[in-house]
Amino acid sequence: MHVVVPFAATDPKTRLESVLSPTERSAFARAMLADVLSAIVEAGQKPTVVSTAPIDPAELDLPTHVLEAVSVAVDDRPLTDAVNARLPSGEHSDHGDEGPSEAVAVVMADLALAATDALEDLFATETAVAIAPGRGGGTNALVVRDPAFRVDYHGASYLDHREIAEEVGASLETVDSLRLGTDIDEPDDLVEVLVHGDERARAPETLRDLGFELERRDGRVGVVRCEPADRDR
Ligand SMILES: Nc1nc2c(ncn2[C@@H]2O[C@H](COP(=O)(O)OP(=O)(O)OP(=O)(O)O)[C@@H](O)[C@H]2O)c(=O)[nH]1
Ligand SMILES: C[C@H](OP(=O)(O)O)C(=O)O
Repeated sequence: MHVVVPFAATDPKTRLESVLSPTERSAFARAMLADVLSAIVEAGQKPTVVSTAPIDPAELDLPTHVLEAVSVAVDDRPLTDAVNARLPSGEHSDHGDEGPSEAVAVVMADLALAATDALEDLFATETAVAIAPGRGGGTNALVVRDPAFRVDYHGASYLDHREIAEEVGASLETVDSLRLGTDIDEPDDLVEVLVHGDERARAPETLRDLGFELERRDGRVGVVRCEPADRDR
């Protein structure tokens, strides 16, 4: 199976700009990418990062066996076009690019909780299309085995992808997973990283290093960011 990880390398995670500076957003986006790549490699796959600009995987601080399994393709087309160019090709294809004939998985780089067993379950599906939706209706991860299927990201893309699968007569399975269903887009999502993130993962470590910690208030839990002076006490 080909596994593609789209990555917006320049000015990523703009919806977090109220809580993270541009440099911090870049570091956090790369930390999530590193966690996603590690989980994919542990699931036995060799991911290709489809990045909007050149990135050096050696700078992601990956274990050697993960680094050796990762490749990068630079593609500055919009997300939907860059992904469609890599889906299985066939006689129904209406674009000029030649995709592979085998199954292709697309796993977003902002799935900070991505875990190997959840990815193995996704990769083991047998339907023509399998989707792990995100909260809010996005398409966090999917597997495409039907050359007639094409993606159309943004908005409630999960619903759009269900419709597209139906239009082309592709069987579809929805994979219900907290670990694949949690993409980190908005400040409120950061709590998920600190509550559910693996102790050894890069994304929670990056947030903790930036001073974020859990705060329980009014019977709920949120995140607060401590000033460096407070952290040293
Ligand atoms: N290759 C490629 N990847 C993209 C592009 N836009 C977003 N991505 C990636 O697709 C996934 C989902 O995108 P978003 O959640 O919108 O991430 P983002 O663009 O960094 O965040 P926002 O700026 O807040 O929209 C993430 O893995 C992004 O890195 C693009 O134009 N090309
Ligand atoms: C790319 C987009 O991601 P979101 O904006 O939902 O994170 C989608 O899943 O269609």
